[in-house]
Amino acid sequence: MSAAASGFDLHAAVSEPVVLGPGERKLIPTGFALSMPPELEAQIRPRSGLAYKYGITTLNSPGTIDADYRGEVKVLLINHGQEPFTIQRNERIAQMVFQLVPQIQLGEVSELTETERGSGGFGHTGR
Ligand SMILES: O=c1ccn([C@H]2C[C@H](O)[C@@H](COP(=O)(O)OP(=O)(O)OP(=O)(O)O)O2)c(=O)[nH]1
Repeated sequence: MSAAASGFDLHAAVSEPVVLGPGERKLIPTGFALSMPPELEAQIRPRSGLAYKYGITTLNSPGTIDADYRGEVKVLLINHGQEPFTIQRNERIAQMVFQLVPQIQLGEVSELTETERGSGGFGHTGR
C-alpha cells in the first residue's frame, strides 16, 4: 500500500479492551512498524476529543519516533480524568505526523553571540 499523507490516526492493536484507571498510564501497541529516511521523524500527538471529553492524552507529548527505530510504534496514554476509561480494540487513540529534522553540526564554543534577551526566560518579561 502507498499513499501521500502528512499523518494518520493510530489505532489500539489490543486483543481485549484495556482499562485505564484515573491517573493510570499504559503503553498501548498499534500493531505496526515503519522505516523512514534519516531526515524525518514521526511525532505522536493526542486526539483533542479524547483529551477534552475524558482526560485521555499522551504522557510524553509529542512522542518521538526516531528514523532508525524499527520496533512496533506504541502510544503512552495517561488518564487525567476522574473516571476509568476503556480503550476498545482498534479504537483511534492518537495521531501521528511527520516532520523534517534539520541535520546540524554541533560544536563547543567559549562564547555565545549576544542577543537582547540574553539569559532572560521563564516569564522575565511579565506574567
Ligand atoms: O511515544 C513513543 C515514543 C517512543 N517510541 C519508540 C520509538 C522511538 O524511536 C523509541 C525511543 O523513543 P525515545 O527516544 O523517546 O526514548 P528514550 O527514552 O530516549 O529511549 P532510547 O534510549 O531508547 O532512545 O521508542 C514509541 O513507540 N512511542
